[in-house]
Amino acid sequence: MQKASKLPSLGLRPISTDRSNDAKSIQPPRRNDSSPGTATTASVSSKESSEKPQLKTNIEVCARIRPLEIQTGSAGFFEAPSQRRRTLSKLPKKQAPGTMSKQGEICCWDVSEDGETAAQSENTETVTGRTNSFTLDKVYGMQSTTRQLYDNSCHSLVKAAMEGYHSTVLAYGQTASGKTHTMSGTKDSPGLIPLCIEDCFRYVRECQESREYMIRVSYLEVYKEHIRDLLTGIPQPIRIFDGPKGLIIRGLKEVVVSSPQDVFDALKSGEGRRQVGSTHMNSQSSRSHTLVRLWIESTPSDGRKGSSTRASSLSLVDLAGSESVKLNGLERREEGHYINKSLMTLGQVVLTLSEGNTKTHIPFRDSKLTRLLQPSLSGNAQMMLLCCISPQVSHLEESHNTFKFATRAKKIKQKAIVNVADDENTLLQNYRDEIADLRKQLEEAKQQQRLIKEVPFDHKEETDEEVKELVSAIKTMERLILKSRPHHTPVTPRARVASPRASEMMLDDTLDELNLQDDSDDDSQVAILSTTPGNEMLSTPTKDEEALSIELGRIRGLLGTVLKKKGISEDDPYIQKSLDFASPVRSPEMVREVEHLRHQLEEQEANTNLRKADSSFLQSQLREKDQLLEEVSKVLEQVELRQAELERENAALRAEAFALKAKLSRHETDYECANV
Ligand SMILES: Nc1ncnc2c1ncn2[C@@H]1O[C@H](COP(=O)(O)OP(=O)(O)OP(=O)(O)O)[C@@H](O)[C@H]1O
Repeated sequence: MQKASKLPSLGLRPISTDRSNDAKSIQPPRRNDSSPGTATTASVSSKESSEKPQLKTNIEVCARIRPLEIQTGSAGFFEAPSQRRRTLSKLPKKQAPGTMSKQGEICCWDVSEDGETAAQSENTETVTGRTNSFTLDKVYGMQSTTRQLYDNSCHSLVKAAMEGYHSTVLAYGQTASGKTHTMSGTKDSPGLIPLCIEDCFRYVRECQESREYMIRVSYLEVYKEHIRDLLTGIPQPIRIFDGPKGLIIRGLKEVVVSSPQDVFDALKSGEGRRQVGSTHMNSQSSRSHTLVRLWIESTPSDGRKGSSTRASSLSLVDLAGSESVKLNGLERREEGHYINKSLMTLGQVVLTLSEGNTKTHIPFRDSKLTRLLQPSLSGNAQMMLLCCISPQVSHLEESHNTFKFATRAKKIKQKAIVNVADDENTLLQNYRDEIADLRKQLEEAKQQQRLIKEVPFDHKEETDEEVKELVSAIKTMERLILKSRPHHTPVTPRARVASPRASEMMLDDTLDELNLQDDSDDDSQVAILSTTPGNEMLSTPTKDEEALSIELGRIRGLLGTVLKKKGISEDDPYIQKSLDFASPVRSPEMVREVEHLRHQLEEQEANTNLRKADSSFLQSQLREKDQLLEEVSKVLEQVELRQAELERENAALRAEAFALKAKLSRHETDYECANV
């Protein structure tokens, strides 16, 4: 994705809005004691931010019963218009949710008044000896909204993730039970994923501590036991393996994001690549398990090294639903086998964990899904399991199975801990170092600018350009580091997330000096801060990611020129070291990307050379033309002189002819007179 000219010759590590994560390790968090908190259930408020997140000692397990009759055909939250469902006319029309469908079908689950128990309705057939009532942390009935679910059961997880705890939301349930509807939602009713994302950025704005945040997003799916990167769409499966510090996911793309809209844009691009197909139960059935993961790093704003840099993740998982494979076509049947098998492994893992015997083997390695979920299920993270239930009698058996799974999962213990990372391993620290490097170079460039005030105009312009590019590189990178503001600073609706620090003001001054356009108030900032209720997710789109990469590429090219001018070779061990540091392990994608960038640089250089050649050729042509013109005008002058001369001669001749004629006529008259 990153477009740039030859890799920076300034000893810079590549700056990118996306990070291809060549060897990402998810470290299983250590066990530790944690104190329960007192967070409320509304969205993050400034008061609440100062309190400890509400940590659960067991997996929080909720169920949501979807309405009997459902609205189909509305565009999903991350769906592009072109992805709209085409089977609209074949599906039932929207009807108000109720306890009985138009066809006289009834909901077979009653929810207790305290909202914690789902019991099989008396009007439905019961099986002797089977449990018919299930008590969970919360059961959301048919009338519930995703917003209520988010506020009551999900919001505290987001808070925990922002404060350094690995957190996971997992949607489980049979096919067509409403998992995707609850996780992604629609434009009118956003799901848990967009609500979580909004809340993460709101948290940054309103956090009581003065912290800097860096957030990245990745998006993958597990399809037929292959992991696929939905952000790149590269068909080759992503490989995972166990490293010394935990699970390693090789080559997964991560995009650095600075606003909810950035994340939505990234997910929208991945949405079209998700495996979705029509089954006998669901016209838009997810044929894969999907995992949206936000990587959150934060440090105190004063930039103290070795202080508490937190690195956590918020994983949002939409599982494919269990289904009866018999009723589907061949392709769907094969997919269904994979789906059911991996869900069975998940069931086994949950069963083993719920028994609490630490000596029993836990079959995490038996499926890609459970391997990916291992860090979330290992006990040191926070997790909310959402079991989606179809209310129909025909789905009663499956619903019982889902409730059984939920009851088992509820027994799994967890003791979440804050994850502290080595500064050196965090992207946030890398960016900070990068910015410090750029600032140093900016100082040098400005110094140089001062020294060459007397030199010819051309050279000065070049230095101005360098300074301009350095300033804009710093600003671009700084925009990706999100800064919280202490609670006594009022937050105005369209204020910046990042408080303008002295250094930023200096950059602005530099831009003013150079009479440049400051693009720091671009749409991405507005998107972060737009607080109009309801409009937040539809706020102004951010600057196009690709354009940003191209711009960064340009900057790097220019920085390369600066290095060249300073006489520093690319083979310089320092430069090599920096470049190596930037990419400790070079994946095929990175090598390809570097090749691509190199190719672009060569093209740019060739174009520049061509332009130069063109320009000097034109100049020589112009000079020749000037000379020619001069000569022509000289000739013209002579011609004019000659013409004037000739005209004069002509006039004289005409006068002479006239005189001769007169003389002749006189002679003729005299002659006639004489003859007479
Ligand atoms: N709470 C709800 N309110 C309105 N419509 C809903 C609700 N839950 C689900 N639906 C609708 O039911 C249909 C099936 O839901 P959805 O696709 O979310 O199921 P799923 O569990 O993700 O299925 P699968 O596992 O096959 O992907 C969709 O048309 C969806 O819009």
